[in-house]
Amino acid sequence: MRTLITGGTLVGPLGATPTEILVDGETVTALFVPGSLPEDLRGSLRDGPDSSVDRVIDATGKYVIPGGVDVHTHMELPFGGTSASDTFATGTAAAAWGGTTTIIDFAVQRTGEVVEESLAAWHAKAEGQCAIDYGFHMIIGGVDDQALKAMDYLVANEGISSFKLFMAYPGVFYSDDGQILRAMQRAAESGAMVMMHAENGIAIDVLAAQALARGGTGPVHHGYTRPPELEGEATNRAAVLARVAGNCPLYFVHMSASEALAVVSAARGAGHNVFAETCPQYLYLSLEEHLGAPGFEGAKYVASPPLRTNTASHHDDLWRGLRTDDLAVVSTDHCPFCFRDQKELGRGDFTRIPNGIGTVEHRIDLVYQGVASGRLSLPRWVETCATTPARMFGLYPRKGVVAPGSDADIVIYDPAASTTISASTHHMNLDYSAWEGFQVAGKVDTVLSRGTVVVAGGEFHGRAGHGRYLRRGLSQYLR
Ligand SMILES: NC(=O)NCCC(=O)O
Ligand SMILES: [Zn+2]
Ligand SMILES: [Zn+2]
Repeated sequence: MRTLITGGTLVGPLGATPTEILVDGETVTALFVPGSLPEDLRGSLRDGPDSSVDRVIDATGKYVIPGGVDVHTHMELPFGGTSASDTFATGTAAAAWGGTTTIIDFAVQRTGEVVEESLAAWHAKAEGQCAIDYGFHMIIGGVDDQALKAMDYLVANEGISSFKLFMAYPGVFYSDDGQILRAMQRAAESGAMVMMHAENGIAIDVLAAQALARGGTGPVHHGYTRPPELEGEATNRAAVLARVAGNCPLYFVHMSASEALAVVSAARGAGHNVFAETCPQYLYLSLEEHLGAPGFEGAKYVASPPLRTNTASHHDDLWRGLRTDDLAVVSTDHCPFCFRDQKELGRGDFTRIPNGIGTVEHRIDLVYQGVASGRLSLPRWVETCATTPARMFGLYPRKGVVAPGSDADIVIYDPAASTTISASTHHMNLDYSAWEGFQVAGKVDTVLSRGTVVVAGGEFHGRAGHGRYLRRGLSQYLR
C-alpha cells in the first residue's frame, strides 16, 4: 500500500515546511518539496489514486507531525486497592484518537517478585491488545541483588533500558537511599536511565497521618500534605545520588513544582545527565480550583505529585522549563480511576483515594494550546510530544520523526478546527474527565500507525493487536 500525503505543512523540531510525504507499507520512503514530485506520482495528485499510489490524503491547511510518543502510562495498573480503568486495548485506542501512536507503559516488579516474571505478566496483559506500538519501562519496587542483576538482563535482552524508582509510597514501591544508590550505580554502568518519582514519602506519610488525626479527610489534604518543598528535596537528593553513583542518567517523571525544576536546571547547567518531564495536569490544573473543589469532587484530581497552588508560579515556571528544555518531555502519567467505585474508595480518608488522572487522549491537544496561546513554539510542541521522548528512550529515528526510513506514524492536525473535551465524547474507559469543558483550539484529523490509517473522518479504524512491542535501545541523549 502506497500513500501520498499532500498539501500539508510538515512540522518537526527544526521548523515547519510544506512537504509531500510518500509512505510505502509501514514506512516513510520519501519527502518532496511541493512541485518536485516525480512524474509517476504527479498523476495521482491530479487524478487521485492510480497505479503508483493507492491512497492520497489531502492535508491542505493542516500540520503533519510525527505520531505522539507518550512515555508515561499505566494501563491496568493495580494500585491503591483497585486497578487503573483503561486496559491496554481501551487505553491505546484512546491514545490513537488523540494522535499518540506510541506509548511506553510501566511494567511493575514489587518486593519479593522476580523481575523477569513480573515483566512476563505485563507482556501477557498487553500482547495482542494494543492499537498502537508500545514499549515498557520497568518499575523496580524491590531493589535487591536479584533485581539489580535483572536490570542488566533487561537492557541486554528485553529492549528495556529505563527503570523507575520511587522515593514516595513507603510500603508500596518505595526505595530507600541505599537501594536507590545501588540501582543508580548499576544503571551508570549499563547506560540505562533511572526514572525517579521524587517526593519524600516518609515525611509525607507523617504529614498525612497528622492531617487525618486533625480531621482533615477530604481530597484537598492530599495536596496540603505533599508540599512542593518535599518534591524539591527529593529531586535534589536523587540528583546528588546520581552524581555519586557515577553520573547515572536520571530522568524525573511528572515534575510539578518550581522547587524541583530549579534543581534540574542547576544540574543540567552543571552538565549532568539529568532530564525531566512534566504532564498537562501540572501545566493547567490547580490545588485550589480542582483538588480543592467542593465536596468529594477533588478526588477526580488526586494524583502524585499533587496539583500545585495557583498562588505561586509553578505553572509559569513549568511552561518556561518547556521552552528552555530543562523540561524535555510532556507525558501524561495516564493512570485513570473511575469516580464511581474507584475514587470513592477514599471518601472519608484522602490517603485511600487511588492516585491518578487519565489524559492519554488529550496530551497532543493540551500541549498545542501552548502554541495557540503563544507560550510554546510549533516545533517545540512536536519536540516535547514526539521527537524528544523517542530519543530519550531509544526509539529514534524509528519513532518521533517523519523522515525516510522511519515508521509511518503520522498525525494530520487541523489548527482551524476546535473541540471541547468531555467524558461524554472521550474514548478513555473513564466515567469523568479531569478536562471536562476544556476548550481546545486545533484537532487531530487523521492518524496513521505504521502506515495504517487508524483514525480518520471522526471514526476509529484501528484494531487491538495492530500495535507491536518495541525493543528499545539506550537513551540517545547521554552526555
Ligand atoms: N502519579 C499517580 O498519581 N499515579 C500513577 C503512579 C505514579 O506515577 O506515581
Ligand atoms: Zn510516579
Ligand atoms: Zn506514573
